[in-house]
Amino acid sequence: VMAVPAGRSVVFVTGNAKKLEEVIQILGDKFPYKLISRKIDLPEYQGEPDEISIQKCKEAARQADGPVIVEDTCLCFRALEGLPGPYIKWFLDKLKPEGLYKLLAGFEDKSAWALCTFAFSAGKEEPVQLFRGTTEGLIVEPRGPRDFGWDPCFQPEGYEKTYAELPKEVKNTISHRYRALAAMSEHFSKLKDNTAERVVWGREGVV
Ligand SMILES: O=c1[nH]c(=O)c2ncn([C@@H]3O[C@H](COP(=O)(O)OP(=O)(O)OP(=O)(O)O)[C@@H](O)[C@H]3O)c2[nH]1
Ligand SMILES: [Mg+2]
Repeated sequence: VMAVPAGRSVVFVTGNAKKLEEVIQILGDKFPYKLISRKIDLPEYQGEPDEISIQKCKEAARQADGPVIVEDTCLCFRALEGLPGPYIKWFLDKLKPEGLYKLLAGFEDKSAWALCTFAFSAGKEEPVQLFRGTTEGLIVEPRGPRDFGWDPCFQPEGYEKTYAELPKEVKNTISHRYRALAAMSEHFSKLKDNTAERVVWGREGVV
């Protein structure tokens, strides 16, 4: 993502190319560490979003054996008490955006929130830190391009267009992912001049 001195890199572990694309677009040169991506299909854990992100990050740190970031995305329907939530991947895979909309046919409340959680660990023995971002919206009949998941059926609050219909530059300034990355970037830019923290990052050699 940006040129930085040796030792200040972190591996973003994801199997999802569209996620990676957005993370790079959103971060631009704002992130004080070099981001290296690695495609590993991590297990899809069950449970509450925080617990899933912690498990996922620990497994990534174990496999990468160094500083890692992972991300987990939930799409939560209010009428369904937050489900599908972390299981949205399987719901989307089987039902497609049309079916997600139809799931709410029996409910007046079409509201939903997209939740993105970034999890960071400095290494396999280190604790996991979480950074969350939420965007409220409505589940609507799918509209717009089909290139990313459930984007066609999620209309963010305050907009007449779905995520899929909105220009990328707009989605990337209001999205769940943008908000979570903003929280993470803010945290790390505060630390960037802290020598003690650099020692932690320096354990990883630049790949
Ligand atoms: O329309 C979308 N707009 C988004 O902004 C977005 N972010 C994630 N997703 C999809 O929601 C599920 C999350 O599951 P998920 O977090 O486990 O991701 P994943 O398994 O694809 O990748 P990863 O776990 O290897 O990082 C997967 O189906 C993703 O494709 C999105 N769909
Ligand atoms: Mg996954």
